[in-house]
Amino acid sequence: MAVDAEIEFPTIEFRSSDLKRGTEGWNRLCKRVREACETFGCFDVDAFELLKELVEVPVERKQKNTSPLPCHGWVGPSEQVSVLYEGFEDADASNYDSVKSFAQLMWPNGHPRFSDTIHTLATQMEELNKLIWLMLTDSYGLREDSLKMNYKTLVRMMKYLAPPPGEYERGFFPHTDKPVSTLICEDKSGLEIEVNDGQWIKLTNLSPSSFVFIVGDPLKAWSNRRLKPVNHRVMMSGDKNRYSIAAFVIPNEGTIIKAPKELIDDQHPQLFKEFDFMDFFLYAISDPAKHIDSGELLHAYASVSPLVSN
Ligand SMILES: O=C(O)CCC(=O)C(=O)O
Ligand SMILES: [Fe+2]
Repeated sequence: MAVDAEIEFPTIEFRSSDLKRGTEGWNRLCKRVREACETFGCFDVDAFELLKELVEVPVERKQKNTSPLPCHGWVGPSEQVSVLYEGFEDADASNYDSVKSFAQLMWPNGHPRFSDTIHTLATQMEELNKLIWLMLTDSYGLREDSLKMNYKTLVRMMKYLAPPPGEYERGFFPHTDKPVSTLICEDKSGLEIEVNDGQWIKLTNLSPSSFVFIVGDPLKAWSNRRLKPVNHRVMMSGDKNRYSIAAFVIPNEGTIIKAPKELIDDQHPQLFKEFDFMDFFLYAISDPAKHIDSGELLHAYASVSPLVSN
């Protein structure tokens, strides 16, 4: 059947201001969603189009995206990460003011559509993360508050250039995540995970509206080594650029990572000392030479016994 270029596929913006039930904006949104579902049976919430706009801002503005954390904020193409990589960051993206300030740095007159979309996406990713944590505590038969902490959702917005024709090139080096957990969405495949020692699989056919949940090193310590922080990387091939958005859980200062007592017994002796998240995070990120780490840093930092291996 011929493709009809005349028909416009519905893209609906979920503005945070419209997500309050009962408001006029909410009613308008409900109508659009219902119509899209009745007419097309599907619709698209597109944040990647906005990322394409973001990467076009002049480099002097990108450089204003700084962070008190070492190696954070805007990171341009480099040998250290990859010449194909570029990443922006909002340290508290489920907070509207933070996203608005970010947008004002990038576009002097602000960009309400960008702020609304990224804030809404971050808020939804935060909710999804909470739901997954709840599923974890439930499945271990733990109380909900066994894995509950105050945290910020740090969002990184990334672009990876297509490699030279025919090449299969590194977009992001192999590593385990140091935040507690991560959710990633991508517009094109590229994310790979290590399943066995040295065996990598590409996560293919992910839809841009699906999310990959990644267990970070602190969850391994929290679960007394039941949960596995996955070693992952980005590899680029083909002729299209790739865009991805990652939401990282960064607990507030003073948060202690500690296995609940129910996960420690004679058969499961305590494997990690309790530790302050931010101390571990700073230990792991302060030296770029440590970034290519597949979980060894957690062991060096918090293992009860030096004999515990990955
Ligand atoms: O871009 C991606 O899909 C992954 C990026 C990543 O793993 C990270 O920033 O920790
Ligand atoms: Fe990662």
